[in-house]
Amino acid sequence: MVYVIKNTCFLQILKRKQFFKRFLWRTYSSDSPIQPIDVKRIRNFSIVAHVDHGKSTLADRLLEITGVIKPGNENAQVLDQLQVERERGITVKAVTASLNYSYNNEPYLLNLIDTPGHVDFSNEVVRSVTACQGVVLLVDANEGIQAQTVAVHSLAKRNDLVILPTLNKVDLPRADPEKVKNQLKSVFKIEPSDVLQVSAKKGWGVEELLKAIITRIPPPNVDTTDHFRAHIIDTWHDKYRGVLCLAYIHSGTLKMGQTVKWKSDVKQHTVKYLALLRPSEESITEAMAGQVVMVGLGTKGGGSVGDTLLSPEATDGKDTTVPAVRHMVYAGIFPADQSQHTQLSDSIKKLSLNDSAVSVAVDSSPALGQGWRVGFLGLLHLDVFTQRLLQEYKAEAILTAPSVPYKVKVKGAKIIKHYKGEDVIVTNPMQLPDVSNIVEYYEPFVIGTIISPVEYIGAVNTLCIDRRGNPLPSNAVDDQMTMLQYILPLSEVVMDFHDTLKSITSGFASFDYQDYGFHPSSLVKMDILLNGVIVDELTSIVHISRLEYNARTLTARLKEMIPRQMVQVAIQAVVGGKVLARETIKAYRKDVTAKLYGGDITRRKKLLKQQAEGKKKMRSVANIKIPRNTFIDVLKR
Ligand SMILES: Nc1nc2c(ncn2[C@@H]2O[C@H](COP(=O)(O)OP(=O)(O)OP(=O)(O)O)[C@@H](O)[C@H]2O)c(=O)[nH]1
Repeated sequence: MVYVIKNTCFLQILKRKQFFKRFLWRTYSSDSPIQPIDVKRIRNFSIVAHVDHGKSTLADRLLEITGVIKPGNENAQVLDQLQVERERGITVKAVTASLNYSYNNEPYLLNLIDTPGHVDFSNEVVRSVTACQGVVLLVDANEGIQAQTVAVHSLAKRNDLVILPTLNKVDLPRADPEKVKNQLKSVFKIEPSDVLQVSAKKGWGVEELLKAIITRIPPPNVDTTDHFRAHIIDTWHDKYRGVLCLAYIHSGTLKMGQTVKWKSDVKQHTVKYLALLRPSEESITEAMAGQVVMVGLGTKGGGSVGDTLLSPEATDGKDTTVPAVRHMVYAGIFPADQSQHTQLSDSIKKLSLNDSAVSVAVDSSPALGQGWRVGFLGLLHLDVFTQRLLQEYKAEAILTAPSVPYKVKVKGAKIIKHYKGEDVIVTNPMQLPDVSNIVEYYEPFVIGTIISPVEYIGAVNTLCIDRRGNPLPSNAVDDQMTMLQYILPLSEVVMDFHDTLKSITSGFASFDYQDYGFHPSSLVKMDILLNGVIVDELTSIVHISRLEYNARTLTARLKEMIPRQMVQVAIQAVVGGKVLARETIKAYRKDVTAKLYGGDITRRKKLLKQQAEGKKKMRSVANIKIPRNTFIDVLKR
């Protein structure tokens, strides 16, 4: 049995205040009005859709109908709580809400997981669905099937989830439900009679959807009598309570004060916080298999996404199903000033607990000092991460140009031993093994799905081929839209592919990609030399077909960015000892105070001080002073 608190109004008033959350836990855990519920009456589901098809708005309506929020605000977006989510109008974090709903006079507990729509946050979707038995596949009745609808549909299929196809925005005058139903039939073989219709904004059809969630999605198939075992689908950091985890309980029960352990560790911990998220916390004393709950083990308890929480008696049976994350882009993060290193380190640590999709490794550069090499799921993810660092942790950071990871196969027993294997993943071109030891280079590829109006197919094909794409068979969505698929190098996709696609199709095409792994590729290491000396930070890994272009543009940009010096500067782009491009910066004698000789002494001192400050921000290579920004900006497209 699970105990559910009935009264939610009081909690609503106090939600999101850390102090009150702690207070509430103490009061409610002892004498709250609680009501038992059977596992058969639990439904775990997620809303999945293409970006902007209305997931968060539908979630708001579900919260209203189940009494969590007051009706009347069409645009509340209650689950989008982060400042960055509200500013950008996108969901970044998956959020859970446990809802009470009565159907045929029986109480049900519906665990809704609101997921992000943007491709960069698809790992949040992938993680969320591991706790679900069904999904509401939401499709805009005006826009129809988009690239990400295809991606989330195949994710739901792969996870054997029940799919509730649902058309949203049927209130719009241009909505064409019949046309979109036909699209669903031709692309996914979904029968039109199975498709639900709602207007999340107006609340139309939402009661019917709730009924369908109860009648069509099965309850979780779990063993309540076995030892306790749960997998962690999300974590976040609380100033006072340490790491808090969102856990899906696979078997047994979990009680306040119970002893538990992590699968990855022998140390035992006590359950200090146990709550349902509605989405504000409501403390409970006990939870059981099939539920999605918040668990906290105190400041020293720890917890990370993908880990398993067990009762000490549980043997290491079935494994968790949280899939590993693959990082698509890496960038260096450095403090704006080395004195802020500790503060930035602390902020990155805390934010990466909340955003477990990032990978963080220590990095250093002669020009930028001590910092970190951070792996992201894409450029939007990178942007959001740095924005959150600034907004939520007040930590300002410098970011280097992002690059994709590469793989190389190395030879020689000593080298293989050094790299602990033949295959080496290179997340920073600076750390590429010596080219004489490299047998083969591999590049990451993706399968890109594009849904475009038929009149733009020619332009889209040209773009994909220009980006070194290989076409896969295409599919008609209907007589106006086509689905194209291409195998594309990730390096050609992450930077500006989406923007270019949008501009050549007047914003009508949509794009999504899935990982296609590493494949052999004709790559080379290109060095940049200043007066014959290699500048490590400017090394890049380039495809042969892009070599000449990159060599020319990089040297030309450097010529613009490096100020004239006392000596002549030769900038060379070199591959395997061969110079591909060269630029020269003429010598220039600079004396900032020359014009002031005989002038005011304080003015002279001020100028000399400014000059000295400027010099501190320079990195010196072969006696050439390079401004720090050069390393950050020159590799950006
Ligand atoms: N007319 C109309 N507009 C809707 C409806 N549902 C959502 N919208 C609007 O569509 C826009 C996107 O809605 P969201 O709920 O933010 O979409 P989302 O899928 O959560 O977006 P992401 O979280 O970024 O993926 C908002 O401007 C909503 O007001 C609807 O039923 N009718």
